[in-house]
Amino acid sequence: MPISGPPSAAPSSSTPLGVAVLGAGTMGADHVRRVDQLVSGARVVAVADPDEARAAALAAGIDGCRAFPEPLAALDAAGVDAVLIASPGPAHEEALLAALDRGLAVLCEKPMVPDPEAALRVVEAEAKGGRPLVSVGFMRRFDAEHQRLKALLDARELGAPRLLHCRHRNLAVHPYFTEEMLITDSVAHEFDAARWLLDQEITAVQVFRPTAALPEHTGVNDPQLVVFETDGGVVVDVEILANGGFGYQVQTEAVCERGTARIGEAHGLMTNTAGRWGGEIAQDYLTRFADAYDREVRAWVAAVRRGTTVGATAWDGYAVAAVAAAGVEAQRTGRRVPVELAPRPAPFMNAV
Ligand SMILES: NC(=O)C1=CN([C@@H]2O[C@H](COP(=O)(O)OP(=O)(O)OC[C@H]3O[C@@H](n4cnc5c(N)ncnc54)[C@H](O)[C@@H]3O)[C@@H](O)[C@H]2O)C=CC1
Ligand SMILES: O=C1[C@@H](O)[C@H](O)[C@@H](O)[C@H](O)[C@H]1O
Repeated sequence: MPISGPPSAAPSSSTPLGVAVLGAGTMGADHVRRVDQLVSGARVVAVADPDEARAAALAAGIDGCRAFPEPLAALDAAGVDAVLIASPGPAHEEALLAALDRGLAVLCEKPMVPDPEAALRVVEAEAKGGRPLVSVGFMRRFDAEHQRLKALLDARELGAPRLLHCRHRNLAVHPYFTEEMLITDSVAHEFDAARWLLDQEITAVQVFRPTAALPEHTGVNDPQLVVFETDGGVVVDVEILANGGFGYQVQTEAVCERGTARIGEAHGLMTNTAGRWGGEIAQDYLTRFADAYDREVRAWVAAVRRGTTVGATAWDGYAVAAVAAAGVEAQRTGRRVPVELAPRPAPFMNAV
């Protein structure tokens, strides 16, 4: 799709950034609340969802915010300077291309676009516009523990990383969740986090599935072990559990030349009583990563005002989609599948 729209100008420092939120489900509602109540310098001016009642319910609580049943119509609403996409992954390409066509900055929830060919179209559309507009919502990059681990690895304080052991356990997932989405929706986070933490590309993926019968209540063969290799020789294993039923846990342990480092052990409130000790496990990502989402959206608003992007780029979104495609094939065939990456375009000069 050609870039035909005029480039959007960020509003002056005294005018809040007008944000259109596409998708009024779990994440859309959380981001609307965040922009409305926690982030200064931005306001929600439009909410779109084919489920009209959802969009209307969210917009009703915000002065000057309009609800749209047609997602793309929201992009043309008065006062829209930027777009936050929180619809399901398969709807992202259309929304991203429409936003880029209008020169609007976008924060797109992960996965940027689930399939790599479509993701590459987004990379190309942004490149044609000549400036960075796409930020992808891989919020672990804004999580304090992940940032500390990255700083440690970057400084080589423990020597070079050799292995990452990751656990990604969900209480439950949406009823529409499929086996493939274990890879494209959930392990997508580890694909992005590993690339970012290690500053390396992922070269091959394998998936191991227990042979036990499919649990009737979920439709997903749980758990699975996803193992991938990087071009720096690091091996990463990820236990992915979609319907664990006890809480939400995201843990990463880096095994390096001279030691190990682990994040994700926090248990919130710890109690000691009657001869026992105990802690709490967060029940969902909205709780576990609340601070990360807040920091992400604040950083995004500030970046849009400066005319740039923040966090994962469209290229990162594409790279994760390419790795996920290999992962889905590995899951289907039981084979080790190499990752095919397109040549990387030159980065924008002012990207952060
Ligand atoms: N960063 C993170 O930790 C998380 C990210 N996500 C991502 O956020 C996105 C949304 O996920 P959820 O909120 O959990 O889904 P959800 O199913 O709760 O909500 C999705 C909403 O989008 C609406 N919708 C469907 N097609 C649409 C379209 N073309 N345009 C606008 N709205 C449309 C649906 O009617 C629904 O209200 C997904 O990309 C998902 O992967 C989800 C959970 C956590
Ligand atoms: O992005 C997310 C969900 O879409 C996904 O379904 C979960 O597995 C992840 O933990 C969560 O962060």
